[in-house]
Amino acid sequence: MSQTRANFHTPRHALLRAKITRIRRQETDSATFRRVLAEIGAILASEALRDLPETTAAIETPVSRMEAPVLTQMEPCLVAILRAGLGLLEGARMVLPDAPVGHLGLVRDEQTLTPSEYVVRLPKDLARRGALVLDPMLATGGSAIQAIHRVKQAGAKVVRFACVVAAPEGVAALQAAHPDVAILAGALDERLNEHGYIVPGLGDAGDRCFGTE
Ligand SMILES: O=P(O)(O)OC[C@H]1O[C@H](OP(=O)(O)OP(=O)(O)O)[C@H](O)[C@@H]1O
Ligand SMILES: O=c1cc[nH]c(=O)[nH]1
Ligand SMILES: [Mg+2]
Repeated sequence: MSQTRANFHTPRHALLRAKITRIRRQETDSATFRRVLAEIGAILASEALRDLPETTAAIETPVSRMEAPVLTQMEPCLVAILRAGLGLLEGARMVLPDAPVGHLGLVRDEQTLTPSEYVVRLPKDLARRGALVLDPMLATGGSAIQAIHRVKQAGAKVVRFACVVAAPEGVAALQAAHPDVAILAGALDERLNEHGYIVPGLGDAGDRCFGTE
């Protein structure tokens, strides 16, 4: 079943769910994890942007003329939250090859679970394009909240957030902090554990993606 609450959506998509199961499995090695995470990134980016405004243009196919659908605006910027967001970004860029890319380096303190920022590199035309922020994990929500704050500070007026696995706690925190931001999650899990990890989740996405466990 797909679930939709205010500004929160999990798509009903069998292929997406099967790929998420693949990266949840603890026996999945880092190379496979990274490849499947990229495939998930392509699906999530397509789903998150499925309602981009369109119009038609007259084109010629090898066979005839036709009025064919085209986008009315430039592709939105993609913003990856490092490190794990880089895995999703790879696939999102396959479906949005012309989108500029921003990088936000954030890491959670393992004790306080508070994110600290170590890189901010954002494109200049965020105000005109809007942004799709990518991170596989929405746990306490602290990293996504801070990242979206930065993206808005840089001028973005329309912001969407896509993740692979979300905890209810993170969804609630993000909705409270940024009620205007549409959240797309591949799966909504049960809860956070005492270490701030999503249960059942998939472990540490950054470590699994980059082989640093
Ligand atoms: O919702 P939160 O409680 O903020 O947790 C989610 C964040 O934690 C992970 O990053 P991490 O800090 O482990 O950095 P990494 O990607 O470099 O491993 C994950 O990729 C998110 O960015
Ligand atoms: O479960 C979690 C929570 C935060 N960050 C991760 O990578 N995994
Ligand atoms: Mg990590």
